Amino acid sequence: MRGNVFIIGLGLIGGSVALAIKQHHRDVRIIGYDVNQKNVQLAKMLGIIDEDCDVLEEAASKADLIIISVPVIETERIMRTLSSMDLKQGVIITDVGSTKQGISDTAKCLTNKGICFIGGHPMAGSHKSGPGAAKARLFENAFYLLTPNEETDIEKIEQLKSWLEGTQANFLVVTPEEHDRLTGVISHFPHIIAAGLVQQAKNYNIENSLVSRLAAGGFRDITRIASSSPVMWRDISIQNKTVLLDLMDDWLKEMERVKSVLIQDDAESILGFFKSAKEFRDELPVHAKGAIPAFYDLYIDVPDYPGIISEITGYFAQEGISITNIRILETREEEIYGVLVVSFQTDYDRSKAEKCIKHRTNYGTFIA
Ligand SMILES: NC(=O)c1ccc[n+]([C@@H]2O[C@H](COP(=O)([O-])OP(=O)(O)OC[C@H]3O[C@@H](n4cnc5c(N)ncnc54)[C@H](O)[C@@H]3O)[C@@H](O)[C@H]2O)c1
Ligand SMILES: O=C(O)C(=O)C[C@]1(C(=O)O)C=C[C@@H](O)C=C1
Repeated sequence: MRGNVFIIGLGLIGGSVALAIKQHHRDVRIIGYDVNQKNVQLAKMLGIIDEDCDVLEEAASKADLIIISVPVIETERIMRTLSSMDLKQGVIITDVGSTKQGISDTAKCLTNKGICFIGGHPMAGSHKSGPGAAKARLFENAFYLLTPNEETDIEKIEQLKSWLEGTQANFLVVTPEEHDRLTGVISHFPHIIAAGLVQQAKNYNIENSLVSRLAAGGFRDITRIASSSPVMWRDISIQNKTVLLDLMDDWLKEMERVKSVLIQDDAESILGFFKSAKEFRDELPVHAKGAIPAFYDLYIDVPDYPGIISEITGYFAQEGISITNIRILETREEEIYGVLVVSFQTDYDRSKAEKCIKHRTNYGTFIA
């Protein structure tokens, strides 16, 4: 595709979408705007945008696609501002916000004027913020939810998907209401719990500073997301308040039940609580960007000498094979050989890697 893409908000998500579009549509010009000048400079330095702009209207008026990627309350303010501007005929406006009902209601200020707005939400991210954390492949294989309204032209939805093809995400159309309920359950409410657990540890840490020193893998895994942008999560919580309050009531009831079975030493019910959670979690679909990440491991029998890891990663780098993790299993057989376990994001990458090792070395390989 050709034309001008205008990204408003050059953070983690705006930056990642810009990179994905740039990689796929070479003739597109990406113009960026952000209230934080440091993020504008960094986005330029990292090649995320081709040009920046000081005045919103200047870039908005020549854009074929406008992507709003700022915290959700600010998104609505920007939508209202755009609705009073002179925009290009046929422009599509979309957003990447984590909530959809409020944004969809506000979209009427645009659609009433014949301007196409299609809500969007790429369902992948990170606890990191800003353009420095942006990655072209952030959304690869992730779901990308779209919330057009009944009047949205199907052709426009297809056009938006084409613009966003470089994300390599799986598009799924849902209603804004369904969206906010689903994301409330699997993203927004868990975030409140993660932040709550950290607050609790913070309070106990005043009593005994060993708390923060002892916090290990489990605590880290369950609270990673509490390091995300507080502004982003303030806006999400306010926008999805009704769903969150419902979920909070259900949660409190469930905690009351767990409390009562603990008081009664009801071992059977305590076991049942953990068992049913384990069963559901273990059955969640395994995919690279889902709750249960897929790991494609390749075991390589390697001689135990310094530099072996860089030798292997060097071969992969030369053949453009990306790895997601590398670890060494304990050495065995009189410490002559060690086993490197290299993880890949896809089965395809792992097969390529196996062929590469067979072709370049005489080391044994194994797939579990
Ligand atoms: N972080 C995630 O995991 C994730 C995932 C999917 C969707 N989202 C959604 O994407 C949006 C952006 O989140 P992010 O993670 O990229 O945050 P971020 O903090 O990395 O980036 C937000 C950017 O918006 C800029 N900004 C704020 N107000 C602005 C305004 N009025 N005009 C121009 N720029 C403005 C900030 O300076 C910042 O550079 C949010 O709506 C969030 O809900 C986030
Ligand atoms: O992986 C993370 O750090 C995220 O928090 C990503 C996450 C999520 O909850 O899954 C956070 C908010 C977004 O709206 C979408 C994705």
